[in-house]
Amino acid sequence: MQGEFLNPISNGKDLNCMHGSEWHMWRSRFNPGFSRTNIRTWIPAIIEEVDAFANVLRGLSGGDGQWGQVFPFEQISSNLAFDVTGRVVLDTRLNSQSLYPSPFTIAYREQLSRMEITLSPRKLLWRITPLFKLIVRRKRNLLFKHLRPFITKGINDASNSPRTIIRSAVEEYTGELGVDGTGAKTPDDAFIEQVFYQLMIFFFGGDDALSITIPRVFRQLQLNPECVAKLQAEHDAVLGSDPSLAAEKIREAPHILDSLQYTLGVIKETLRMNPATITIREGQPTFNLKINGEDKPWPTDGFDLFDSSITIHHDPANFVDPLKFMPERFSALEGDKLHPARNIWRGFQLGPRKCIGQELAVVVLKLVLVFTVRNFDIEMAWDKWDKVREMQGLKVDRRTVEGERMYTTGKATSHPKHGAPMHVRMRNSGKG
Ligand code: HEM
Repeated sequence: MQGEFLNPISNGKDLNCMHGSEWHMWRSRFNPGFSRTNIRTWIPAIIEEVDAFANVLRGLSGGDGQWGQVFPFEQISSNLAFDVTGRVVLDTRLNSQSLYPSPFTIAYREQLSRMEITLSPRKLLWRITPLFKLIVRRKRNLLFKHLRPFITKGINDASNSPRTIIRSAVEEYTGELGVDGTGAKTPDDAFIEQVFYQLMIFFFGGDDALSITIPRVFRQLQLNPECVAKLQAEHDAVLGSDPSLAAEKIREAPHILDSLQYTLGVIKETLRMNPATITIREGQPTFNLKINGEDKPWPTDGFDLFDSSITIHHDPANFVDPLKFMPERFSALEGDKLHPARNIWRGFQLGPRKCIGQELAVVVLKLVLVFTVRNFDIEMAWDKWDKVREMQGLKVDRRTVEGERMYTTGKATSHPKHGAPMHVRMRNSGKG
């Protein structure tokens, strides 16, 4: 089902869909590019993109400390995620956060609209038509045309600039490449195509999970204002009390981000309460399950195993007061009742198939918090949203789940309801 869902962007031939030795080979090629050391070299570029994000927020605030208009926070988060991926993977600015997004951003977003898991008979019938398949294939080929020059450039790039994800993957592969008469490395077409599919899953993984998580962080902060004060205190202590100097300080010493332990706790606690993705693994003849306290083994062969991180994260046997937002859990020392047991937090999953983009995601989320919590108030704005929908003649849906309007919904992955309608005001300018 995963391959079918991802087909419009990666033809089902990406890391997420691969298994066994094929997966292992590609994962090993890309791991170095996503390593902490390599991602650190990209921090100045990521800062530029997060700065653009903060400018978008400034533009959407009401000015003079007033609340601005309501807007779907997920959309601006997705634009940021896409631009960050563009920098780290392609070393280019995709300008998705600007008025004039790159043609690649536009084509990719259009193709995304063809991806959804549905039970609608009308849509299912449309999808098996030759016309739908032709449209999907043509658009995927168009996306390939956009990315191909970046891939071939990455293959022959010998500059001293930070290593893109493409370049580091190629360095792993270089030994196998032929060399043409001019001494340039000759990229193999099959290799280029396969790299393209992997890049597409990186764009998808980054865009999807980050755009889900960023609004959730701000929702948790709205519900827990004491955590905002603690975040601000940590940023003042580590980065200095003038927020406008933070970017320069981080550029000069990117490892300073490692000192933001409470900020990391806020990110991990948000992912504990609202994991962004799910994990399903194919059962194996050699893998049996044992239930605690029982001797009998349960075979898994022929079954799909659902490793439900949300269930694990919400179990009081694993996390004290699981429904309480407590970032302190992640700095509690061993022996403290808040200290989580080893391997019990699965925000990015565990083991060899854990998220390849974890280091990148954490850097982005930390920078988003550094650039916002001392400068803006960010809150849900459902009343304004309902009015806007009424004025547009659209249905107003006030349903809640466990008292929360921003519940999880989505056509395949877990998105916040209505894209998380929020509004923003500037801090420190005389709040209205
Ligand atoms: C808050 C941000 C993110 C979260 C919470 C997240 C979470 C996860 C999780 C839980 C998995 C494992 C899924 C499974 O068990 O099947 C995963 C896999 C993956 N993620 Fe992320 N992710 C995030 C950001 C990113 C970014 C920024 C990228 C790339 C730019 C990325 C690329 C991938 C890929 C390619 C896989 C599949 C890895 C494999 O199967 O080898 N993710 N992610």
